[in-house]
Amino acid sequence: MGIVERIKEIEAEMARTQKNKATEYHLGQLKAKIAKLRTQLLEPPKGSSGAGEGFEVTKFGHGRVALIGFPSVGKSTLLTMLTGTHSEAASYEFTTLTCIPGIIHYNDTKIQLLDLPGIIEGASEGKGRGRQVIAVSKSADIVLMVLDASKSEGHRQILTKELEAVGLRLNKKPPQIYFKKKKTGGISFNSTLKLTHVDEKLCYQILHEYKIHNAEVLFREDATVDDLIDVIEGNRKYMKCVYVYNKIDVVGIDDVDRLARQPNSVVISCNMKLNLDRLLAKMWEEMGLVRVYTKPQGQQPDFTDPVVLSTDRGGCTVEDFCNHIHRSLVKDVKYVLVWGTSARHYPQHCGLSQMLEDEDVVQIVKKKEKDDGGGRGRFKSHTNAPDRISDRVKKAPLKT
Ligand SMILES: Nc1nc2c(ncn2[C@@H]2O[C@H](COP(=O)(O)OP(=O)(O)OP(=O)(O)O)[C@@H](O)[C@H]2O)c(=O)[nH]1
Ligand SMILES: [K+]
Ligand SMILES: [Mg+2]
Repeated sequence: MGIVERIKEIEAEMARTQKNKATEYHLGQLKAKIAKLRTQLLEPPKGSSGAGEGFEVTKFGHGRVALIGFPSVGKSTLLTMLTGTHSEAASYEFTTLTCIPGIIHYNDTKIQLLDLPGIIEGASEGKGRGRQVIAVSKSADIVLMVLDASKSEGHRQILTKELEAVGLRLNKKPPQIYFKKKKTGGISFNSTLKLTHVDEKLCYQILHEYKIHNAEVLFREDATVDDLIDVIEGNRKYMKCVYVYNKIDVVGIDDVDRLARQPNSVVISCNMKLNLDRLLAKMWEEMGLVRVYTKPQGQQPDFTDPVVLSTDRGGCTVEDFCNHIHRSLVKDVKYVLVWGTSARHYPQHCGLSQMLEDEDVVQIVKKKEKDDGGGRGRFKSHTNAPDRISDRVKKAPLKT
């Protein structure tokens, strides 16, 4: 029997089993069995380099966004609209057969947008090009799930299930469970609060299923057995997702209104160029990129060329910023001057651990160098303060 058939069989058994206190251990075990099989399913076949084979596209720009959706929802039309790169669009399904990259220029940054073939129910089990599409999606920073506003609202759930089956977790935080395998000592099970979904016995059983007999487990939230399995598997990818309802030109205003009110959703029409700016703004917001402008001593910063940092990738401290410019820079830094929303006064003298925020301006003062920040105090000598930021800064609340 193949892996997919075994998963189906266990799913059928789960559906047959009544959910109650007496069966919860058995159901937990079945869930772990399915999770293990799904992980096996994701392992690339022997002799190939990876599940994304044939779809690799070189990373480019400050971030990567993947378009995921059923066939013919308008993914390629959207890529063409947002990037100017032509991707074939047509009224028949599976027009796109490979991964097509384009570049969005937004807020002085370059974002790589990936058009992908449509995926269908069963993609996680290898139907269509599902597995390649999903492998590429995992390499992105965020996902835009493109949906047809005129089609069933169930599509969003079906797609989410497919993505969950391959370890993607959309708009979720990693479970607050500390888990560490040990060589000896048995299993130590603890929690910092009262648990209502998982008890010690269930936890032991799940670990047993994974043949783990020595480990430390600490629940820091009232997590579920699914969360525990995610933590043990350790291969989950937590990603932001924006739900993009396209083709609102063909549905009634009430439907548009309802879809627009759903969390993390944007309604658009490629054909009528409706709301695309709102989509870009939402995408930008979810990516959480932080633009930092470098101000050379005695000069204005180059506002067209920010250093782009991200909390998800590498962090946003002054030290991360310095490392971005040059690996050996940190050891020469005496302090930095910061103008912008992260500063308590302008400019603020900061050390390496200061967290930077979007649109901050930073001047690095090296050891044995003098700053030109015009001394301390908000309005004192701003002749050398950066032009564009000083306006923003006057409006921005000062941090206390
Ligand atoms: N009414 C309407 N039709 C649209 C809109 N956007 C795209 N379409 C049409 O939808 C059809 C499918 O568009 P594609 O861009 O090829 O869709 P896709 O998701 O890339 O499709 P596959 O590559 O086959 O998965 C085309 O006929 C488009 O013209 C829209 O905003 N409104
Ligand atoms: K199509
Ligand atoms: Mg397409």
